[in-house]
Amino acid sequence: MIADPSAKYRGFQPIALPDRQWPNAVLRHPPIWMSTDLRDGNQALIEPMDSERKLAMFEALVKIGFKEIEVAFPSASQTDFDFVRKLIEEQRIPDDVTIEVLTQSREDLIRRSIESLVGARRAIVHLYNPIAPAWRRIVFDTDQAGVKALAVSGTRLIKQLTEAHPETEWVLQYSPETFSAAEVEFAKEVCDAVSDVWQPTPERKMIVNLPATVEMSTPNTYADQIEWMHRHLARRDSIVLSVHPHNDRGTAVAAAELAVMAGADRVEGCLFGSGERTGNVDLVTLALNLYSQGVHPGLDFSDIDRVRQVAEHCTQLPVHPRHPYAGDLVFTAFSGSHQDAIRKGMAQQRPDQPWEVPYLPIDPADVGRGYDAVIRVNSQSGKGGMAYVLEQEHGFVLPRRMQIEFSRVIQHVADDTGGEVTGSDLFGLFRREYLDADTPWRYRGHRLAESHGHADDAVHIEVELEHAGQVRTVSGTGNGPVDALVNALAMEIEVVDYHEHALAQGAAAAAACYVELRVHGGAARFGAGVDDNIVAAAIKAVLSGVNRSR
Ligand SMILES: CC(=O)SCCNC(=O)CCNC(=O)[C@H](O)C(C)(C)COP(=O)(O)OP(=O)(O)OC[C@H]1O[C@@H](n2cnc3c(N)ncnc32)[C@H](O)[C@@H]1OP(=O)(O)O
Ligand SMILES: CC(C)C(=O)C(=O)O
Repeated sequence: MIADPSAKYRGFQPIALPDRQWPNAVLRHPPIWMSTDLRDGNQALIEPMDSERKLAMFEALVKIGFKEIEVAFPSASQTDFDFVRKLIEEQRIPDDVTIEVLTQSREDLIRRSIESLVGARRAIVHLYNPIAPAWRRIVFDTDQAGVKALAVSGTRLIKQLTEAHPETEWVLQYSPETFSAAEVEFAKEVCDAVSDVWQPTPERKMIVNLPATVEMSTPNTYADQIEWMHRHLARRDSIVLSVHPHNDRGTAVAAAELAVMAGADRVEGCLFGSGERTGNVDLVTLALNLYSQGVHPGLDFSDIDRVRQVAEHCTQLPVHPRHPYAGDLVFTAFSGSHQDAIRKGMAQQRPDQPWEVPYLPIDPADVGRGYDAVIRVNSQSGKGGMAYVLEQEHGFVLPRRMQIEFSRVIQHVADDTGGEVTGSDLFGLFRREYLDADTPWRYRGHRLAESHGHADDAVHIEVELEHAGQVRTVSGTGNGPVDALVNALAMEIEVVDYHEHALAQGAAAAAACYVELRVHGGAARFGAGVDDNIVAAAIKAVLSGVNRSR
């Protein structure tokens, strides 16, 4: 990097729009969506999609609910041309879906593009040419008049060729490519010249698409450009105003949202932000951002993992694990305080109440994700996370102080390994620490006699134990099985806390029992026991606590 970047790079000059209205707008309904996965997405792939992949992507897009899909650049390759023909000839395009193709403003390319669409019920012909100063000078060696003439001549030819096929409902889309880097007054002049030729009406609109071909500046500057065009374009009531943001600065989503606030009716982009360089705007994020505000986007991402699989198969590019809404890790918390808040939020969330789980902008279930991976445990985790996983995956609901005690064990292991402690690791450690703590005292069996409803209610217990390899029987009386056992063991044991619960639904469910004991006045320690018999579970828990207190 150079010490003074201003010697090499010029800052973007925003347009003057002091009375801009877009900051006050609120998004209350979705824009018209157009997927260009099969065109802008495809042209940026290391290996462009073959026919099988194109079809898989097309079908996935239709299933999601896209009504406008740019399917090809038919004059670019035989594969693209044949794909358009296949869709039309095999009648694969649903009645409510319109396909779109892109062409440069060159006669042979336009002719080939229209040829590819013959027989379509409805089709969008998308014409583009770059209009910004650097492209005029560097790429085309021409001036504003030359650029405008190219747009106009292309439109005239499209009009002439499409009029020869009245069986198709034709829609023109014009993109002043590199709009984001161009003078707005000139962009308007070119777009107006194109609409002069096409003569759209409110009933038969044309699409004017204003691309951020290269993202030039902060998204508010793009919003200003869009609002200016929205206010100044001729025949605005006959135009669908569209935007096509790229993500060079990483702010395409914000740019698209602000552009819709500024007057755009339609957004073009790709699933998961596929596309040239840093990609087109990500339509999944845009749609689910709307959803998270209570606005249905009109696109269905109920099975986001399936959509991701299709996209990854078709593009051969992985979706990042932290990709908004879709990444493997986006509904997962590793850190203790987040886990604690999520666990409390999940416990308090009611199905008929607005979603309010801290740190989770939407309910993972709405996009087909389970709750199992919401909390994962490593050295950054706290007791809440560990307790959540143990409960969700193995059914153990540890009392609060036991969570604190056991989380020290987990923290130790996580620090030592430096990695994740999975649900089965946690259960293994819980078993080792509590359920298998059976030396020196080990339970073998018991007999219980109790009287109930009398003044001298009491429980008498006889327990067969193994102690250092020797079988022994001890017996005692108390006001409950735990009290009777403590008396039978003839040690100084204070029972500080006691909890039990069924491990699964149903009468035959095993019981889990947790006791906190202070043995011989030492530090309080927990013990745990599991058994089909609730008294046996309690005896095992007491013995586990005694064994752990040594
Ligand atoms: C921002 C975007 O995403 S725009 C879409 C870009 N997508 C693609 O380019 C993918 C498909 N493209 C292709 O396969 C090829 O470029 C083709 C088949 C269309 C054309 O290929 P070629 O004829 O070999 O030309 P090439 O791609 O090198 O085009 C450059 C020429 O087209 C001109 N050109 C570029 N864009 C346009 C346009 N929109 N309208 C008219 N002419 C244009 C250039 O000025 C250049 O002209 P020159 O040769 O006189 O200097
Ligand atoms: C053809 C246009 C819309 C384009 O892809 C771009 O400018 O990025």
